[in-house]
Amino acid sequence: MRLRIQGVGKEFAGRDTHRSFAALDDVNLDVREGELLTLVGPSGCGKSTLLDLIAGLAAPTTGRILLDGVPLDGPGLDRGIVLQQYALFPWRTALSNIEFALEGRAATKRERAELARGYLDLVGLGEFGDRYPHELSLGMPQRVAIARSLAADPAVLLLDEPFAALDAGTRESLQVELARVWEKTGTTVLFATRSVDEAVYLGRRVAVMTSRPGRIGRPVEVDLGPREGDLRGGSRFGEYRHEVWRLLRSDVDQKAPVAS
Ligand SMILES: Nc1ncnc2c1ncn2[C@@H]1O[C@H](COP(=O)(O)OP(=O)(O)OP(=O)(O)O)[C@@H](O)[C@H]1O
Repeated sequence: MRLRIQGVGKEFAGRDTHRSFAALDDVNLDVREGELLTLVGPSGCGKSTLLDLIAGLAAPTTGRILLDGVPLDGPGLDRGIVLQQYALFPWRTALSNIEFALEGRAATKRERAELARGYLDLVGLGEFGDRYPHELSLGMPQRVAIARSLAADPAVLLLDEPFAALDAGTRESLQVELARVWEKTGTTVLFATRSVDEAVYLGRRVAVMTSRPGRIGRPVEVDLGPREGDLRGGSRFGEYRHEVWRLLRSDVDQKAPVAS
């Protein structure tokens, strides 16, 4: 499904003043059907605010958001969201967490268990279905959280810095895993991150968000083919990384005080 963000602004009430503060201003972005688009920007630029608006958890102050041409009106099962702090039910096993997302989709318990097993296999955790969240390690809970969101069969999957809390090695292997899952499912994905590397590795297009207020320029097309092998060490990866870094940097330069 195609997601269109049109002239979106979001203002919050200032903490100590009567003046409002613009977290987002005139944000325009199209996420194409079946594409994995990454949104990269510094801390506080408004990535989570934008994802919350798309999830329908808050309403934009100006502009509108459309899913296949239909304006959004609140939250819906057509949008799944995975956050940095995964939110699995601690009293349910990995399999049962996924089954929960299938309650609206599969009529019988048996059907749900079968489908849930398929999603666990998809994220490479077929053998861990009986484990409880506290028994899972090294990024496994995030993989279950992704499987659970996919199980609800959302039109758009929103990922808000899902790997930010992980160590570097685990983070890289989850990126590889997500790239593989996305290639297999073709789900429309919007992935927010602060990491330029992560944005370039995962994104078929990378949208750079600048801050105060958050704005998005024209996304960079990343033509690196399937994400396999030592892609990150290659010169083309380095070129894309530099281009995205330069776009982020130009925002910092504009805002930095002039050096004397
Ligand atoms: N409910 C709120 N009320 C007031 N200000 C808010 C609210 N939510 C976010 N903000 C402010 O809006 C700006 C954007 O915040 P947001 O969390 O969207 O940024 P972010 O890019 O996701 O940051 P990070 O990468 O650190 O998660 C920040 O200045 C933040 O303090």
